[in-house]
Amino acid sequence: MSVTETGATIWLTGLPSAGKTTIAYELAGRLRGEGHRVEVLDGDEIREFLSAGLGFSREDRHTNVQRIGFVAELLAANGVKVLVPVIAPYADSRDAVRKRHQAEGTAYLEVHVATPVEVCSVRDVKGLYAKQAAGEISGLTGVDDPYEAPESPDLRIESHQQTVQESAAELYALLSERGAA
Ligand SMILES: Nc1ncnc2c1ncn2[C@@H]1O[C@H](COP(=O)(O)OS(=O)(=O)O)[C@@H](OP(=O)(O)O)[C@H]1O
Ligand SMILES: Nc1ncnc2c1ncn2[C@@H]1O[C@H](COP(=O)(O)OP(=O)(O)O)[C@@H](O)[C@H]1O
Repeated sequence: MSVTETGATIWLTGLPSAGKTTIAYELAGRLRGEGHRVEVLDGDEIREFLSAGLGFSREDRHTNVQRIGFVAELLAANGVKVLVPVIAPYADSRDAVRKRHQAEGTAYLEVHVATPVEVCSVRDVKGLYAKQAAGEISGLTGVDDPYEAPESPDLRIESHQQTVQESAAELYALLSERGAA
């Protein structure tokens, strides 16, 4: 099978504003340009449709992650590179998704976008950190809600120490090393 026909799920986990979405779309553009079939399962879009009605409790986040993992595996098993920029804060939820892929023989890569909360809260792309600080919301991942960082991800990206292009290139190199790019 050629590299463009090899499906894989690439899950980008990390805090809000860590850079998950930006890196996913940067990589998606490069892969599409090279003839890969790519889908980005964007957390916000998924929550509008597939996971409409779910909130941010532990249980709802787990359900959200399992639904996304299910769809990602289906697509990846059919030759699509599936990029998933979704927080997935709980290790057991992520492990269940990995196991599902393993059981089906589908490639799965876990990427930790390891931007520290101090940097994320300054970036604050959606204004959530400011809202939490102002007491307007609670349960924000990494601030007053848990984030269990992966202990041994396939790749850890230090987005606060490099450009978007460098971060995406690191991920591309990993795919290449694993025979998927
Ligand atoms: N309380 C709280 N905690 C974390 N995130 C919050 C919260 N409220 C809203 N948002 C916004 O929703 C996006 C997270 O959704 P996800 O589906 O990626 O999260 S999860 O895996 O189900 O935990 C997340 O998107 P990203 O910023 O792209 O990570 C946030 O913008
Ligand atoms: N190396 C990098 N990788 C990804 N994003 C970066 C990087 N350096 C700076 N940024 C910026 O950080 C922000 C990350 O936002 P976003 O991708 O929406 O985060 P997330 O999806 O994790 O919530 C963007 O404004 C992006 O331009």
